[in-house]
Amino acid sequence: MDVDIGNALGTTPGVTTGVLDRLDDRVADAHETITDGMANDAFGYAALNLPETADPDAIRSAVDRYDDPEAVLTVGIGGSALGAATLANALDSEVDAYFLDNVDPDQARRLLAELPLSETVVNVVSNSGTTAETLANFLVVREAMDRADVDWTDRTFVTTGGEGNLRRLAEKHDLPALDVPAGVPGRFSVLSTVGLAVAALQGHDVEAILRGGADGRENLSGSLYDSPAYAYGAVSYALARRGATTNAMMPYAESLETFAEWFAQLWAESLGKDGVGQTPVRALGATDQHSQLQLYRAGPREKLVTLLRPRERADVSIPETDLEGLSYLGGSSLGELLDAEFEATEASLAAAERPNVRIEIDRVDERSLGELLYGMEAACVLYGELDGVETFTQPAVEWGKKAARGLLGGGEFEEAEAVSDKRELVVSGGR
Ligand SMILES: O=P(O)(O)OC[C@H]1O[C@](O)(CO)[C@@H](O)[C@@H]1O
Repeated sequence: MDVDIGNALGTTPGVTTGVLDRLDDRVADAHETITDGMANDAFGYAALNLPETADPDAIRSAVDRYDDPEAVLTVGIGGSALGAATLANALDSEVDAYFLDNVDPDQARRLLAELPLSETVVNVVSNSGTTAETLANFLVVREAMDRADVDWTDRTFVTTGGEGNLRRLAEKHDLPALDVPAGVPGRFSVLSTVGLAVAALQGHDVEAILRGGADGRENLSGSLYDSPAYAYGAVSYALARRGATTNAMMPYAESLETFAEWFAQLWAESLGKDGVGQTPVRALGATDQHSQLQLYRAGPREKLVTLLRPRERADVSIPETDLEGLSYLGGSSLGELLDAEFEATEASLAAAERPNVRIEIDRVDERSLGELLYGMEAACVLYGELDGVETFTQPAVEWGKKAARGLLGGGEFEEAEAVSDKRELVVSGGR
């Protein structure tokens, strides 16, 4: 993974080499804190040890019992789905991967109608083991399997931390259970059982993913000038402090679209604390050049645009044509066009003095993905250190969880009562 921060210099908002040099002293201190946390397997920092601590054999032995599944259905939300989905949507496999990561009745009905339930492995994932959406979806899936006369206990395994409801359910029905490693928050768990069980079921090279993570770890050092991940984290932080409070993550590969979703949770839930943070926006190149770029180039100067691409891709050539005005396309390829769009967009932002950073990986494969995911996690941890926030928790989400539970009679919560205090100013359409 290479990170080019050149287009963050001299832009508005922007940084200077002087700013980066001064910031680099703080990066050295932050790196010490991070490596201490890793050395002690401390909460959160333990995630950065996963390239060494994850156990591919244990993961495989948990999933090898399922002979030639046609599909794997992951029931989980947030960090319990996005990492696995990033790998599944980036890499090709004979085994189809589906994700039930919302409680939308239409989506659940359509998915369960489509799935070959008797040939599907169900992977229920919840770090806490208590998340309502995940447990509700699992009850719905279980019932659908019962109705289809499919023995769900035969086709279901769980991945969970702690001693929550999911653990008890697994023990009650003797389901295979993978542990979420201690000290690894959901959004930092892709290189653990949480992200790798589906990858193993789909036949991906789990060791290569972890080797990519190890490459990322090897690149961590006490200077942003030696560590691509820290360069990205430090520049994102410095730009946010100077007004770039939005970060548009724009991969130039459809196969990396879900990566942008994964990044959004990582960045938002880790760094959105105490009134600070940088709002991640999911974009896609070249598609969003035709929807968002106008704003990125000419709207409020409060954005960093992160342009991500693989250097190598399997290509499709554009046939020669004598159609007027199109001959310049003939004979080139979609990949060449996409790269031209990438470089042109990058230059167009620079010409408008809009900060942007280029991230390049070799290709979309297991090792490069492992390095990219690890790199973004390390960048996020560094940013959190520099901003002095508690990177590994997400206390602000608990209010809504209590309110929703209370509304469904799941307990007495003042938050639920507060829901009815809503201020109303309803404007209705004519019916
Ligand atoms: O894995 P769990 O405990 O079910 O949580 C799912 C997601 O919900 C959150 O706790 C936020 O509500 C995320 O941090 C987490 O990734």
